[in-house]
Amino acid sequence: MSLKELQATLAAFATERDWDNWHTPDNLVESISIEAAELLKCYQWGKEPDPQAVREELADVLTYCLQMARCLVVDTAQIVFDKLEVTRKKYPVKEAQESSKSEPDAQKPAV
Ligand SMILES: Nc1ccn([C@H]2C[C@H](O)[C@@H](COP(=O)(O)OP(=O)(O)OP(=O)(O)O)O2)c(=O)n1
Repeated sequence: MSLKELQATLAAFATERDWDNWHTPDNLVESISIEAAELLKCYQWGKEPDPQAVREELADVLTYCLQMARCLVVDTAQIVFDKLEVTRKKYPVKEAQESSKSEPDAQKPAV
């Protein structure tokens, strides 16, 4: 399923529940922040996160992000790609590699 198809599916889900009037930019950005806090809670006190809970909270964050992008009528893939171009210039490969040597190894749990 493409990003646009996923956004259309989410829009239909909201429309059939009469939620469209609630899906305003301010409500959606609040919801992104609330769900991000719920995702953070999975890791609270250094506990071992429940992988299913992490997947669900991450899905909630992404869902509200996709809904907000649609609400603002912006092309989701394009804005991410455009920002990546900005970030590429901000962090040239050689400099980023050098600074990364002084940072602790990133842990990448498989969830
Ligand atoms: N007006 C709404 C309400 C919910 N959702 C969708 C987006 C999220 O994917 C999911 C969030 O549902 P909940 O608000 O029930 O949040 P949780 O699943 O985190 O439940 P809880 O807060 O009880 O843990 O529902 C939505 O699109 N629009």
